[in-house]
Amino acid sequence: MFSTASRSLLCCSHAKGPHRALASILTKSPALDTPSLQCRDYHEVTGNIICPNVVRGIDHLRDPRLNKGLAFTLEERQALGIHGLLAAKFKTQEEQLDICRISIDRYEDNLNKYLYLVELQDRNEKLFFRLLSENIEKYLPIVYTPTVGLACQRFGLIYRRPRGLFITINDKGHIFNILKNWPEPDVRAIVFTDGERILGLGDLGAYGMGIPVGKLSLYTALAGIKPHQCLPITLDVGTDNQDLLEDPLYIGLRQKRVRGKEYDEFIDEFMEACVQRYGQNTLLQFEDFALINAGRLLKKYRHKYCTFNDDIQGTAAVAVAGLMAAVRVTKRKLSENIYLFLGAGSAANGIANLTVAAMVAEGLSEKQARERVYMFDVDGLLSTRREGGVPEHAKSFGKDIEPEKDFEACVAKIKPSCLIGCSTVGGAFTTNVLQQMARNTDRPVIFALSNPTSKAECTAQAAYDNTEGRCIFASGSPFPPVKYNGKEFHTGQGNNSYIFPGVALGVIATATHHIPETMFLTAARTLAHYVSEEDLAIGRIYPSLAELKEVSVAIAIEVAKMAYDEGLGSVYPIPRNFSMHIRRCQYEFNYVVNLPDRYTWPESAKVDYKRSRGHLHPCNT
Ligand SMILES: NC(=O)C1=CN([C@@H]2O[C@H](COP(=O)(O)OP(=O)(O)OC[C@H]3O[C@@H](n4cnc5c(N)ncnc54)[C@H](OP(=O)(O)O)[C@@H]3O)[C@@H](O)[C@H]2O)C=CC1
Ligand SMILES: CC(=O)C(=O)O
Ligand SMILES: [Mg+2]
Repeated sequence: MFSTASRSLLCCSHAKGPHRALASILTKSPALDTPSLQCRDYHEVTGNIICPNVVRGIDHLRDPRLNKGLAFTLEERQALGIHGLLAAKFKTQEEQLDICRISIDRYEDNLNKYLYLVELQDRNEKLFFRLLSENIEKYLPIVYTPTVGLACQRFGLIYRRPRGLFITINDKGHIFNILKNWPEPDVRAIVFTDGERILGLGDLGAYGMGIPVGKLSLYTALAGIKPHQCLPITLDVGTDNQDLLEDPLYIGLRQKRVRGKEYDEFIDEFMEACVQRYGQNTLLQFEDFALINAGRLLKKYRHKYCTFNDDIQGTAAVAVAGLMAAVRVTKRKLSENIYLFLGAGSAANGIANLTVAAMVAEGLSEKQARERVYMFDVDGLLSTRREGGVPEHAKSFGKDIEPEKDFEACVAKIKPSCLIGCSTVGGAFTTNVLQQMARNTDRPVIFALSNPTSKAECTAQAAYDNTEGRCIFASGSPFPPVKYNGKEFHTGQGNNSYIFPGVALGVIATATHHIPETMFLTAARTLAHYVSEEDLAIGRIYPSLAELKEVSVAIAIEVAKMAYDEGLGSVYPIPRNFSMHIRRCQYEFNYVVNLPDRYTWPESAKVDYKRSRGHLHPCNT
């Protein structure tokens, strides 16, 4: 991913100590006291620790952060010493984007499209992120759910080049040193998993790396967080997935998961090492941890670190935003609904708790709000009377009612108006369940949030077909448009990707030191406000995916304001204009001019250079 030059060298004007001297020798120029304007701009815009003064010509083609392919101008090609290493043609970034789109369309198989995009990211980072950010509806299902799930399952086969860090349990005691091997010094956000609950696919061990990589792609593509500020990490403590332990292609530790004290000490050391290496405000996002760890680790660290659990809190915010938008259709306040969750794990508890907070904000007491929420897990309805009682993690949603193990019967008995699936059980919302929802209420809300598509509790089409087209539907993975009664509906994607990029941008831009639960309610309200009447008219309780970038910035601005209202932000002076401040922190998706600052263009070549601009150069005519 990084060239040798980019790994080891700083620009002469930014290097310190021996690096500065070395950089200065390499550029054959005296060390400068102040960075030149161009260098400073270059660092600001690209976020690179390297600058064109010190890298070798070929590195501009090999380093994905510098490479522009045929978009290097004649001036750049000559100045950087890459003239002749490229074909004569000059291309604009727009022309390159067209080629990317054509190339991807040539693949029928989504995994091949995924591989093309991985390769593009490894080759030309700006092109990759611009392509993704300008074609979200088309490529989100490739770099993210559902295709990323398949990529994780085949990770041993498709693994080519390192992206992110693998830290294993054997590294315990040395985690800080491993972090030092990461070549970027300015990391602001780390997304990490231990691979035990990858989407709804279960324990994929080290194959889970596709998830933090995919999530961080969205940090940049959707929220414009600079790629060099993002670090994906897999914590490899083994796997209990027997198939993987026997898979000759498996690339992780071939041992059962380490649990208990040793695991906890490992996570403790990891959290400490991250802030030691990158600073106290480093955002640490837990992703796809199993139920036994997710909630308790969040509780343990939420007030000590700048951290959140995306599956609990990000998911909660997106689901509550959907419920808020649905109020405009159902005309039922949040506090007038009865909620039934299939699944009582991380996502279900996160959503349920935030829904309770939203109902309390509408005027219910917490007790009254909790009474409206029911959960059903692998052992049936969460009844205090059932054998084994209610699991600790969902205690507050247990009810003193008759136990029930039949989900269909439960839907008939409890008569929920909102049915929310976070169970990892594909097809669990059967025809009978859906038809019962249509009998329960005029406009039933049905969320099939489990990912990837194969794990969704029902399809969008099934939800419409079995509720006479009266349901309000959302799913974690995308579904194609639904046709019902001669009308076409475009249902929304209730996925935490509407939330985490914006929250992360707001948190990073203000160097917030920890993230309170109320920030997710704020994010939910901001998202719900973005839903237009046009969205609702076509069956969507979320803005279109094409608006995700705008939504992320809006969430970031609200998060930033809240950070200062609550005394959590630590960027001073306090930005006067949050919108401007947020936008200033964002990545530049367009190419920037890439010339050494002491390069003097020979007089004789100036005419050629002028001709090479625009389309005047002979090669472009
Ligand atoms: N749309 C989105 O943005 C998001 C979607 N998700 C998806 O939600 C799903 C669940 O994630 P998460 O909550 O973190 O996972 P957890 O493992 O924490 O929870 C899963 C829950 O489902 C229950 N369950 C499993 N099988 C059944 C069954 N046959 N009948 C009833 N309940 C069952 C489990 O019960 P028990 O514990 O008793 O086994 C557990 O309560 C995943 O598919 C994930 O991809 C997650 C986060 C975000
Ligand atoms: C979307 C997500 O975070 C999940 O399915 O786990
Ligand atoms: Mg997740």
